[in-house]
Amino acid sequence: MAPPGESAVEVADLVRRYGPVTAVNGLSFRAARGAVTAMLGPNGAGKTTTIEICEGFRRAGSGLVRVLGLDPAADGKALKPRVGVMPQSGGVPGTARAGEFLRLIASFHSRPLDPAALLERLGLTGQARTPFRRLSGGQQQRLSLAVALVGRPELVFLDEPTTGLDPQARHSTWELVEELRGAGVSVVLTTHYMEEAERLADHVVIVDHGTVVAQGAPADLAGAERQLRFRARPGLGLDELLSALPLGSAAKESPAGHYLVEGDVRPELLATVTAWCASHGVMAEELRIERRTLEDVFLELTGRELRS
Ligand SMILES: Nc1ncnc2c1ncn2[C@@H]1O[C@H](COP(=O)(O)OP(=O)(O)OP(=O)(O)O)[C@@H](O)[C@H]1O
Repeated sequence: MAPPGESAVEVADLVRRYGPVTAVNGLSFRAARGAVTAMLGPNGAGKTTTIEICEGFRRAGSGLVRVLGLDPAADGKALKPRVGVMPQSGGVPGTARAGEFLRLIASFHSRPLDPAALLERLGLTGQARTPFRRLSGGQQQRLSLAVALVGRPELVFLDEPTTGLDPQARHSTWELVEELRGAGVSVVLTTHYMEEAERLADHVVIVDHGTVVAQGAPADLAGAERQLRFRARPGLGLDELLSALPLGSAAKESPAGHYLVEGDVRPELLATVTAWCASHGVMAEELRIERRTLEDVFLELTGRELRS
């Protein structure tokens, strides 16, 4: 058992190249024990490569990786019973029947969860005899999750656990992750859904081009700043609106007819915007004040959208 207080995962200056492609480029983060850590970034950011190095499935080029205090490249045997893995590709042979495969994995562990109860919990009881390749995408995801959890791991790696799931299945996966955290399990997941990171993670590591561009608690990353949004007819004269706003404010239209005002959003600023709209015969529809999201943070840091 690793000493209390030690990180579940520690990665420092990790580099991994595939020929000319630098997939991971000096990436560092720590995942605390008993917490949910989310690596958030667009496709190709290097999340899977990083997580697979932590899982011991790929080798680091250089840098330090410690999982539960051990080196996954050298201590795979010691880590295997303590770590659950849900790979992006499912990781279950296509012909394996859901129930049989889960029982087989359970048999490798000394104190497994009851496979039938786990299938029930994940809504897969009706599919227990179905081969993996005949399950729907969402059912395959849930079976992979069951495989990751059946050994009662101390730490689980979930690579894009809800990609492609419908909203209901996504919510039940989120509940399960919350239960794991409640039970003291450390969770490291990757996602390109900012709602997922915001909802689940104690600590978010924002990754782009193989490196960490920001990390922290979701609320700290998004900050206390507010922004004002409204819809109106396209092509409003924003330069003129801007000259009426306090210095340091910003206003933009993107996409057409969707307006965003950023800055020190106080009652006076709201009054200025609505008065300006009124004096120009503009009906500001769906006017709202909201906090920045991780999507906004990502856009600001990288100039690109997460989902791009
Ligand atoms: N085995 C490989 N051989 C060559 N290039 C690879 C290999 N695996 C990944 N890459 C490249 O490394 C980069 C990072 O890929 P990676 O899968 O780690 O990113 P990711 O953030 O997990 O993206 P996704 O969300 O699409 O899985 C990409 O440019 C990818 O094309």
